[in-house]
Amino acid sequence: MENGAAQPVIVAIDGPSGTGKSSTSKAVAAQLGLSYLDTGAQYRAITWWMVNNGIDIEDPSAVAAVAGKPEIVSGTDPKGPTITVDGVDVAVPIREQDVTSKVSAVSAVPEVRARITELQRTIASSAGGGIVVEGRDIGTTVLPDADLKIFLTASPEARAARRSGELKGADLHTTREALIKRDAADAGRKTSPLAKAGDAVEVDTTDLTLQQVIECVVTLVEEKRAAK
Ligand SMILES: Nc1ncnc2c1ncn2[C@@H]1O[C@H](COP(=O)(O)OP(=O)(O)O)[C@@H](O)[C@H]1O
Ligand SMILES: Nc1ccn([C@H]2C[C@H](O)[C@@H](COP(=O)(O)OP(=O)(O)O)O2)c(=O)n1
Repeated sequence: MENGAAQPVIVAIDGPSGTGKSSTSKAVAAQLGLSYLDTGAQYRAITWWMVNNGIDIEDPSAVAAVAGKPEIVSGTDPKGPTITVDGVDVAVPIREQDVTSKVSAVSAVPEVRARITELQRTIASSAGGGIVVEGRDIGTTVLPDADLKIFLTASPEARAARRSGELKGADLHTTREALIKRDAADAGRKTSPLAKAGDAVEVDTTDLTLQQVIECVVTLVEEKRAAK
């Protein structure tokens, strides 16, 4: 661009748990002055609401019937992302084990996905300067016209080691098994499963530091911006 102003750019980052989506997306967005949306946090938030309201999450029709009820609001500043449900800050409780173990079942319900997908598209289209959106189906379903699509991968061992490093004292084997189970549920569901878009750039982060992954994605975004 001749006047040097950065072009708005929409970046989709997908991949399984522990591949570095959140850390990479936040850092890239902060570095490039973009907004940031953690779509996993939205699925966690609606799951938290279901649990808190006594909804039987094993019953998809019960989940579907109330999918439109909670008001979920995401703050998209990469330096301080926020998430509220009906005005309550749920950033901490949505990371608890109970929500983690139930989120795949809730997010497999088509009515939940339709509701959250609509929210995500509204947020992305109103982010004036551009946005990094991370999740499982962003490049395939939510934003199929994104300027850049990245699919992060890493070995189950590396991902489990990263996750158990976060969950103080968590057993590596148990963490690995839980993570593989959640991946299988997310990749195996009928409605917009975890999948790499045909035009996504795959980055295997197993042997890369977080800083290397961030640099790689920043370079890819800058190349896209320059070509716009
Ligand atoms: N390339 C990497 N090397 C080592 N640790 C990493 C790397 N990428 C991310 N991490 C760490 O792994 C953990 C999970 O990363 P996160 O970004 O939450 O992954 P995801 O959003 O894909 O589940 C975090 O503690 C993060 O700091
Ligand atoms: N776009 C998305 C994002 C997340 N989900 C679901 C499936 C995931 O297991 C959960 C939680 O996602 P989250 O990104 O918070 O998961 P991790 O950080 O990898 O533990 O939400 C989804 O179905 N679609």
